[in-house]
Amino acid sequence: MSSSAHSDNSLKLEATSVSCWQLWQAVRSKRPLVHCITNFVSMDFMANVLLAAGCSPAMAHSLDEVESFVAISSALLVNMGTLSPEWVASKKLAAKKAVELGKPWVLDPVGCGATPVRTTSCLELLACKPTVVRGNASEILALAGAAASVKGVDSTAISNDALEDAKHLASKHSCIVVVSGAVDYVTDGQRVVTVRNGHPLLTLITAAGCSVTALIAAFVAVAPGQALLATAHALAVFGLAAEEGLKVVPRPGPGSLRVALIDLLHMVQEDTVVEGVRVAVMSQLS
Ligand SMILES: Nc1ncnc2c1ncn2[C@@H]1O[C@H](COP(=O)(O)OP(=O)(O)O)[C@@H](O)[C@H]1O
Ligand SMILES: Cc1ncsc1CCOP(=O)(O)O
Ligand SMILES: [Mg+2]
Repeated sequence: MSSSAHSDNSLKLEATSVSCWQLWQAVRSKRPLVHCITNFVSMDFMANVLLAAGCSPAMAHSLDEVESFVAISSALLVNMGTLSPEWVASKKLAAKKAVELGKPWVLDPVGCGATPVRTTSCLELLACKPTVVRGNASEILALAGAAASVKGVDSTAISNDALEDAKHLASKHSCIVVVSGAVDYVTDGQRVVTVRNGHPLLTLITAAGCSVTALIAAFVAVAPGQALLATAHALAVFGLAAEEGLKVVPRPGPGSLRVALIDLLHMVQEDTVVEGVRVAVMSQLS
C-alpha cells in the first residue's frame, strides 16, 4: 500500500478506516434520497445496492419531472448507459438544476468513446459541472480525448493507463474523477487516492460500475466539502462487500456475488470495515 509524501496530509492512513465506517453510518442515519437517471440494465440492481447500503433510491427520468425531483433529493446520479435524445435532455436539465441548488451530482459516462453520439453527449454532461465522474479506464480516456479503444461499455485498458488523463480532467473541470478497475484511482487533479478493495468477478456482473457510481452519490451527499474522501470510501465499501460476500457463498460465481454483495452491504459489521478497507493516499501536490 502506498503512503503519503507529505506530513500534513489530510487523508492520514491510520484514520482512513475509521472515517469510512463513520461516513457509512452517516449515510445510514441520514438515508439520503438519491435521484437516479440511469439505464434500463442497471435500474433494479442499482436501487437494491442503494437500499442495502442504507439509502433511499428513486429512478425518475421524465423531462417534465426531473427538476422537481432534484429539488427533493440529496444527490443526483446521471448515467449514460442506454441514452436517447429525450433522456439526454432530461439529464442536462437535472444536472443544471442540481448545480443551481448546490446539490452534488455524479456522472457515469457509460460507453464513452463507443459511438460519436455517446461521446458528444458525455462531453455535454461533463460541461454541466459534475461533482464526481466515475468511469472505467476506456471511458475516462475517451472523455479526456485520448486515443482509446473501447469495447461497448467494457474497458480494454487498465485503470493505471488512464490516471494521468483523469488528473487532467479533474483539474480542467474542477471535479473529482475516478478511474475504476482492479485498483480504483480517485483524484481531484492534485491528490490521488487509491482503493484496493473489490474482486475481479465484479467485471462479470452487469451494472456493478453503475451501482458503485450511485453509491458515490450517496456518500458525497452526506459529506459536504469532502467529495474526494467520500468517493474513495464509497468505492471501498462496495468492493469490501463484494470481497466479504464471496467468502460466504457456497459457489463463488457472478450470480451468487450479485446477491451476496447486496446482503453484505446490508449486514457488514464495523470491525470488518475497519480492518478491510484499503484506501491510501498515493500522491498530493503541495
Ligand atoms: N479486477 C478487479 N479487481 C477488483 N475489483 C474490480 C476489478 N475490476 C473492477 N473492479 C471493481 O468493480 C467495480 C466496477 O468497476 P469497473 O468494472 O471498472 O466499471 P464498469 O462496470 O463501469 O466497467 C468497481 O468497484 C471496481 O473497483
Ligand atoms: C450492458 C449495458 N449496456 C448498456 S448500459 C449497460 C450496463 C453497464 O453497466 P456497467 O458499466 O456498470 O458494467
Ligand atoms: Mg460502466
